Amino acid sequence: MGVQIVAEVSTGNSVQFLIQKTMMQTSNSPASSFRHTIMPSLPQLLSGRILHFAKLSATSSYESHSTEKVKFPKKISRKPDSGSPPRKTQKLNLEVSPHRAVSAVRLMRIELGGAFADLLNEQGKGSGDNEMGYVERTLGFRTRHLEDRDLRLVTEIVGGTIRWRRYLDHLILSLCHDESTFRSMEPLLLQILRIGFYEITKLDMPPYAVVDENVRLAKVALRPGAGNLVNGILRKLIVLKESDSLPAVKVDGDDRQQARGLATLYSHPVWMVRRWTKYFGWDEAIKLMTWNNSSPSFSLRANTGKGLTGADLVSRLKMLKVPHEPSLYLDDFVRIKTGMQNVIQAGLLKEGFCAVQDESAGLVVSIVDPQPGENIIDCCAAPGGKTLFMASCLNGQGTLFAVDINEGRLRILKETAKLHQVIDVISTIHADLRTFSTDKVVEWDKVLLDAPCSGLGVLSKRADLRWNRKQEDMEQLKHLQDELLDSASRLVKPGGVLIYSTCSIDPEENEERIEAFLLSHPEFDIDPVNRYVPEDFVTTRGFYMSNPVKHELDGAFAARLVRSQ
Ligand SMILES: C[S@@+](CC[C@H](N)C(=O)[O-])C[C@H]1O[C@@H](n2cnc3c(N)ncnc32)[C@H](O)[C@@H]1O
Repeated sequence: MGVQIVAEVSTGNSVQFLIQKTMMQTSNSPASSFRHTIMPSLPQLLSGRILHFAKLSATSSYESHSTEKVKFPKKISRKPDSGSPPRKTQKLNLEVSPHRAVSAVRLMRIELGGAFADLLNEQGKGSGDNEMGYVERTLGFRTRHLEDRDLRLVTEIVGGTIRWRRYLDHLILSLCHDESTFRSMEPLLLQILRIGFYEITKLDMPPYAVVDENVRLAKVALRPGAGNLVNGILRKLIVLKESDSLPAVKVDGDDRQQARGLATLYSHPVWMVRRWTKYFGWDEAIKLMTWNNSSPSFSLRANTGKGLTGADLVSRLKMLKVPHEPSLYLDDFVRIKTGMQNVIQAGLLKEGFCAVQDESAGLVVSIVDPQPGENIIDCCAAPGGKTLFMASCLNGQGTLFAVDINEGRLRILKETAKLHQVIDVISTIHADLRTFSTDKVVEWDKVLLDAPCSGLGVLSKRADLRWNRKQEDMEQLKHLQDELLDSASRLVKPGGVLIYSTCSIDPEENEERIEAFLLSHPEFDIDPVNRYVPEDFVTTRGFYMSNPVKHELDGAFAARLVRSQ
């Protein structure tokens, strides 16, 4: 059983690294469900295919391999291994650098398996074992185990390649003979090319070393012809880059065409660009996309529930030689840009010494302002980032109900609460808030609704989210947010407080939801958040808003509403 550090998928700005004792192969683990999703495509991936990479404009030998049939060694397992007899272990392959093989396989898993990137952010030692299993099953060979340096490289390459996917594809497509050549490219080959393009264009890595390594991977994982093809196209890219003539992205024409251009240049979906240029203007939209494309930093919260302080955390980080800065806004929070792996390996999260929590999420708890003795309900609580922080503020006095519709996530909350020694004040309730609130007579002092949202404020941490989120989601989310706000409001006692929060920067999920709510709930008034967070975060309407570009935090929103007597 390996220890995985899981950054929860939809926690948004309270992205938490939760410790889950899980083997990626266990039947109910996210990885396993992923594997079952991906496996039907693996035979397709691994079985013989025709390459339609007919004529790349580069002059190289790969043209002659354009219709080569793919052959795979017979011993590759093509089925999920649940229940199947043990496979023969593959021979160790020392030709291919392990971080590259792992990166390619992870990228395929993310793309074919949906929202899975969080599992793949920063992983502790040991997780590589599972990863190696994937490499072996998918590529048909073993590599040596990942070392710390390899893990860092995987994080960098996978995160960056996902973020820049649209731009990289623009370059790859430009070097293909035609669009159908690009569209029909087999998934693994495409990932290898994306990695190479990312390393050359965005990481400025020594280009010929990049070519060499990616060619080797393509040859070993696919076939010699694929290696030749990668060789040709990457060399063509190098020539273009060195002569400063990379295929340009046009940002002109009508609004839609300009949005398409920006979307390619900054590698985001067109609908997001259109939305942001409409709401924030061009300059801000560009700054936001630039932020989303940068490597994220993380904040750690010292677990005061265990009697620890920010100073304790700082001295542990010093001992570990992890560069850090105290939070500008919150006691007991510390920011780190690098070194998360050291924190994980030293067991700081596993021991409940600290939690990974963005300051933007911590500030939402400041707005709730939990006081010992209060009766608080967290309506969408799992996996518990804010619940745990609130519980530690209660100092063992008061009650905190944690409701969530997702039983698995609620279980994680409970386990983490035990670890953090704040379980005594927490009661978990597995329920749909909409039905839970209809028959409740109990009325709470404070009700937090940290609503399910698009997560558009946390795209720098959630590298894959921009590609998974669809415009249609926004309408559904708005509807759900209205329903949940209505339900949560029923739980507030007269004179009590309702706090609505999201990890989105989208006005339609934030201010607009509150304005709509206030129209149909005249018994609630806005309580401006000035008393709880620095002025810099307060909007003209008295709401809380953290802006990634301005505050260098995740984007988040909160409104504090008081119910009249
Ligand atoms: C943004 S996440 C909450 C994050 C959490 N507050 C934290 O800080 O870790 C939203 C949560 O709402 C839950 N949820 C969605 N619909 C729900 C419903 N109808 N009733 C209760 N919980 C719901 C999801 O399962 C998810 O865990």
